[in-house]
Amino acid sequence: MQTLRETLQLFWPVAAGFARRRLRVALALVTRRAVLAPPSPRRRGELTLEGITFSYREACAVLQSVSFTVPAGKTVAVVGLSGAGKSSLIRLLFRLYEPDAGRILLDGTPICDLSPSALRRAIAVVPQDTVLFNDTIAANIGFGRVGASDLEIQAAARLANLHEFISKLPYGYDTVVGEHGPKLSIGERQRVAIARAALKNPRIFVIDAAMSSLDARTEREIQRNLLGVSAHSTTLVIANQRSMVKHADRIVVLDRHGAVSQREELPTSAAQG
Ligand SMILES: Nc1ncnc2c1ncn2[C@@H]1O[C@H](COP(=O)(O)OP(=O)(O)OP(=O)(O)O)[C@@H](O)[C@H]1O
Repeated sequence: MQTLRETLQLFWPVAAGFARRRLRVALALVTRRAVLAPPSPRRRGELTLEGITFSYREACAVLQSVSFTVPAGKTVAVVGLSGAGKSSLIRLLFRLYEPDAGRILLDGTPICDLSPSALRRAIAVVPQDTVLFNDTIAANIGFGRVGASDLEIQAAARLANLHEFISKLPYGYDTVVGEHGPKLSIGERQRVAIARAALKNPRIFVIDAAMSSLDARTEREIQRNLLGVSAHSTTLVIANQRSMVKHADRIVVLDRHGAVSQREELPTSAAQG
């Protein structure tokens, strides 16, 4: 009967050869992957709407053949009367609804091909009205990016001009806000939204800037904060005030003619109009 040692000696060359072959195949795969893998994507943020037609109900188009591009790093303002479909555009961007025709592309990729988490990571929205959770103000800002450190949260708060206000709260960043804590004004809530968006550092900022409920001074301050935070990012501003629009590189006007059509203006002509 063969001893264990003899058995091993017999099978060792076969086993070693097999292991060597496996190693070679694995190395070849890794090398090929390294060569074929696309370089890590550059931060761009070009947003394109191609012939977007959309209706909530049949035969009642809200948006009709809307096409425009927000080039990477630029700001485009979308303006229009109440009911023109501005908010609907944002809903389509987040895929809360699908267009009846046309498509939306992010850096050339149709957003319907992106995973929900990839889409959420890429776009941050500063809404008209910000929802606050019954939690600390730090957690409310940190909601912008799970896992953000205290220092990052504070940096975002500074960018949104909120740090000084938070420092004066009874427990600073640990103060619970929302239903069971101090109520924040609309302006302060909007700053929380700006800080959240800044923390996310998205490829695209969407700013729903219909701030009719703010007084002129707060509105100006908020606009300054928004412009500071989104200065180097692609920004889509949904606006109904000239002051936001005048900072845009381009303006898209949604008109209401039963259905909605679209025209583009230069910022200067819109600011004068
Ligand atoms: N969930 C919905 N179901 C059906 N119709 C809707 C829905 N949401 C909006 N609409 C209709 O779609 C049209 C466009 O609405 P949308 O909210 O996009 O306009 P808007 O330009 O953002 O208006 P505002 O400036 O007043 O916020 C309106 O006629 C509105 O009544």
